[in-house]
Amino acid sequence: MELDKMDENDWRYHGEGNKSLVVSHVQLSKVLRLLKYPAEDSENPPQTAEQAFRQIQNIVDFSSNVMSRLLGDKFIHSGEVVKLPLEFVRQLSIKVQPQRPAWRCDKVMDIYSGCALCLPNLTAPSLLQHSHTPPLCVEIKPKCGFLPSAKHISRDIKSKVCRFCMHQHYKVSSGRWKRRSLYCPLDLFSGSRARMHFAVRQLIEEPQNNFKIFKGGQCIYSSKEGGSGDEDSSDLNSLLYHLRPYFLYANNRIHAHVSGKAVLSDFIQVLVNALLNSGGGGGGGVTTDRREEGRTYCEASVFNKERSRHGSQGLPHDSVLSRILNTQMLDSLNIEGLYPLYRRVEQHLRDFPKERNALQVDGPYNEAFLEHLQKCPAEDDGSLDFAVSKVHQYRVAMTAKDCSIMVALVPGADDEHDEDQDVLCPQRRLRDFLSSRPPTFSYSVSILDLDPKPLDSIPLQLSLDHKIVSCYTRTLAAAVDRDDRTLLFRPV
Ligand SMILES: O=P(O)(O)O[C@@H]1[C@@H](OP(=O)(O)O)[C@H](OP(=O)(O)O)[C@H](O)[C@H](OP(=O)(O)O)[C@H]1OP(=O)(O)O
Ligand SMILES: Nc1ncnc2c1ncn2[C@@H]1O[C@H](COP(=O)(O)OP(=O)(O)OP(=O)(O)O)[C@@H](O)[C@H]1O
Repeated sequence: MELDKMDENDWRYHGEGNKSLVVSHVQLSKVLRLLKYPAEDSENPPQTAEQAFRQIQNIVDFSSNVMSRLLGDKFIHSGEVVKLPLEFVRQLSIKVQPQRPAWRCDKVMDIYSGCALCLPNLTAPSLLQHSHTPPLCVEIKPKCGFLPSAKHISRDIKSKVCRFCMHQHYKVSSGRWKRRSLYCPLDLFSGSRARMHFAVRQLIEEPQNNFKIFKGGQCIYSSKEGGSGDEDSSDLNSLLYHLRPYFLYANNRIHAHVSGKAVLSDFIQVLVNALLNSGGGGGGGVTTDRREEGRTYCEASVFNKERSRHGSQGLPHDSVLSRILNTQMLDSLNIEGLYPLYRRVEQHLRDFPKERNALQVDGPYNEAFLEHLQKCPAEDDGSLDFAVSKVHQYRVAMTAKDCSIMVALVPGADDEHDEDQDVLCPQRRLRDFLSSRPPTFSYSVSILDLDPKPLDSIPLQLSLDHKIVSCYTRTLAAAVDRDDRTLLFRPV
């Protein structure tokens, strides 16, 4: 890619989140991730080109020096900052505008700095392109997978119902989504195949911004509301049409009709396998067992509670979910327990504003930053140092609660059979065919969106926490009044 000869016709709209817009190259396996600004700032960009460059360099450093050490560098692609010709960026912005979902247009793409993050295109991985079949890539934004410890929370409900499930009520009541998702992150992070299968089924049912499927780099399934702009993108029949050819070999059905239910079930099984085996097979142990703490089951989950008590072995050590969960759990105090420590830091910065750099509040995100959060004393000794460590830990945990997982799946790779990588060779395909098992896939698992969360997001988190819990308790109280059994009593 020659940066001085960039042509907007070589790039197309790929997707966007709250903070960035992503375009993909039409031939190379590359994406550019550009910053976004509030639309009202479009005439006067809120930061200079140097500041934008620093912001993106901070993202690269945070990802490569901090998050990759906690999550495992095999999952991380930190990318590099690039300087693009301004005319290219302007033309690109005009080109992608019609494809952008209306609800994301309260922000505009940064056309002033010319800076972007260049990353491998994880939905069209070049490593897997030796296969004739386009890879299927599944993107999951799993959100927070544990309940806070009762010690630090003021509302008992927070130790019973997870934040995601409570947040769903708030999102629907505030008009963010039309329907509630019945996905519960605690099911996905449980390590129990049945619960994980159930969780993925709910993600397919109501993808919102938590689930997307790409085929050969193109989004084929996502939420219709706020989705990719493709009318059919959340149509289950259209998804089955795409998936069916990948699963014809399974379960002795080569010449028979394969039901949609069976195709979906095989697809979910393959995805769950990739999530559980993503650690590369080493160790084989299970992650910290949280069952004794009673923090692994959310009372709002629709998964049968009795069944969830059995068969949960925890997540395999080193699997992508285990790594993410352990990093999320660096939030050991919950926002309520953390807030007084944030205030301690904030007060200090008000008194000594020049210490912002020394405390690495806005970076640099280097070894020293990581060390500071890893060497946090166990007890609060009233010091600034303790408060800063805890705040750093909390911000890292926030990133892990908001990241996404990309699982790339390729069926029937022709080269050498690699048991660890779960590659499908012809003998294995025959074995699967005869033994009624779903076909095996080669896969690669990555984690994306590992941006540092700013210090100012902490008070916003506290205020959102209050809103979410209040909305949920009001909904619950209204359900008691109405004797609404669907909310009060879960199916058995
Ligand atoms: O607070 P949450 O849990 O709603 O997470 C926000 C996400 O909302 P979600 O609930 O996943 O739809 C939100 O996602 P959406 O814009 O809703 O797609 C962002 O990821 C936001 O991060 P940032 O402020 O852009 O860095 C996220 O904010 P942070 O809390 O991570 O700062
Ligand atoms: N390296 C990549 N390869 C392929 N697709 C990507 C890549 N990075 C991002 N994307 C796509 O672009 C979308 C938006 O990117 P991303 O989640 O990083 O944006 P964001 O603005 O940081 O999100 P958030 O709303 O969580 O703040 C992703 O959901 C994903 O589909």
